[in-house]
Amino acid sequence: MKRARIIYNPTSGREIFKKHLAEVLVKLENAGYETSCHATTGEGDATQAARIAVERRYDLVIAAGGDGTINEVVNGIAEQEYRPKIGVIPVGTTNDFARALHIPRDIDAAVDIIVKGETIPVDVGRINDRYFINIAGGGRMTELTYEVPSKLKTMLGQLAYYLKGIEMLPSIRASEVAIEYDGKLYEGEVMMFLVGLTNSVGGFERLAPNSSINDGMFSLLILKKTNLADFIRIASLAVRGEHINDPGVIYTQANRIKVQSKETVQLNLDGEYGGNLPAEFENLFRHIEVYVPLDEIRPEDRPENLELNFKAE
Ligand SMILES: Nc1ncnc2c1ncn2[C@@H]1O[C@H](COP(=O)(O)OP(=O)(O)OP(=O)(O)O)[C@@H](O)[C@H]1O
Repeated sequence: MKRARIIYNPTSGREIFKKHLAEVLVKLENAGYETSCHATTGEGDATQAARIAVERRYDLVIAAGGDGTINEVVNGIAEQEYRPKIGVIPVGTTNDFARALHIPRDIDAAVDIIVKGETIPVDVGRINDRYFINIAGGGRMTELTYEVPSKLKTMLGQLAYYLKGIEMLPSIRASEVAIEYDGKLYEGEVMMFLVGLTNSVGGFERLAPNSSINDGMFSLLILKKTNLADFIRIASLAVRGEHINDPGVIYTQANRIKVQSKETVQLNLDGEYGGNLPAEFENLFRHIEVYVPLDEIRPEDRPENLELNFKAE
C-alpha cells in the first residue's frame, strides 16, 4: 500500500479545504493510499512537515493551499535526495503554479488527477539556498504581493492584488541593478525583474509566454524604468502576451542569472518575501515530479517527449 501525506493550510483562500477533508481521505483510501494529514500552523511549518514526510519516506506529499503553501512544501523536499512525488490541491488566493500545470481548482477534480497517477518532472529554481517553483523577482513593483492584507485577500481574492497595485503605482521607484544572464549583462534602472519557471504569474497567463516547465531554462523579464503612462501601456499589452517585444522590456530565456544592486532591493519568491539582493538564480532541471492532467499538458512538456527534447539539445 502506498502512503500519502496531506499538508494543508487551513487558512488558505476561503478556508474551504477542511470541510472537504473527509471526502478527500475516502477517495485516496479507495485508490489504495494510506493517508495522513498535517494542518499547518504558520510560516515555515509546511516546509518542516514536508521534511518529516521525506524522512518517513512517504510515497507522495499532497500540498493543499495557495502558492505559498506549495512553495513551502517544495522547500522541504527540493533539498533532499529522496523526493516524494507532489500532488497539488489549489485552494489558495493565488494558484499560479496549479494554473500553469492545468490542475483544476475544484477539490474533487484535483484529487482525481492525483488518483489517476500521471506525473511530469518540473524544474525548480534555487536562489541563495531557497527554492521557488513559479516566479522570483525584485524591484518595488513586486513588493505589492505582500503588502496586501490577508483579510482583504480572503474577501476579494485576486482582485485585492490589483487594487493594491493601482494604489501603489504612482509611488513606485525604479532600482539600479546589474543583471548577468548566461554571459550577457544588463545594467540600468528597472521597475522590476522577474525570473519565471512557468508562464502564469499573478493571473497574467501570458507574462512569460515562451516558458516551458521542464526545459531547464528560466524566463527572464526585465521592465526598464518607465513613466506611468508607458507602464499602463505595457501592462495592457501583457494581458495578451504582447509586451515582450516592447522597447521598455527585455524578455529572454536563461539558465543562470545573477542580480546585484548597490541599493537594498527586496526579493520576492513565489509571492512571499525572500531576502534581499544579491542573488544568484540556478535552474534545477526536472527536479520534482508533480501529478498533472497529462492530456492538457503541451506535447513538448510530456514525459514521452522529454527524452526526445533532451537528445536534441
Ligand atoms: N495556521 C496558519 N495560520 C496562519 N497562517 C498560516 C497558517 N498556516 C500557514 N500559514 C501561512 O500562510 C501563508 C500563505 O498561504 P497560502 O499560499 O497557502 O494561501 P493564501 O494566502 O490563501 O494564498 P496566496 O499565498 O496564494 O495568496 C503560508 O506561507 C504560511 O506562512
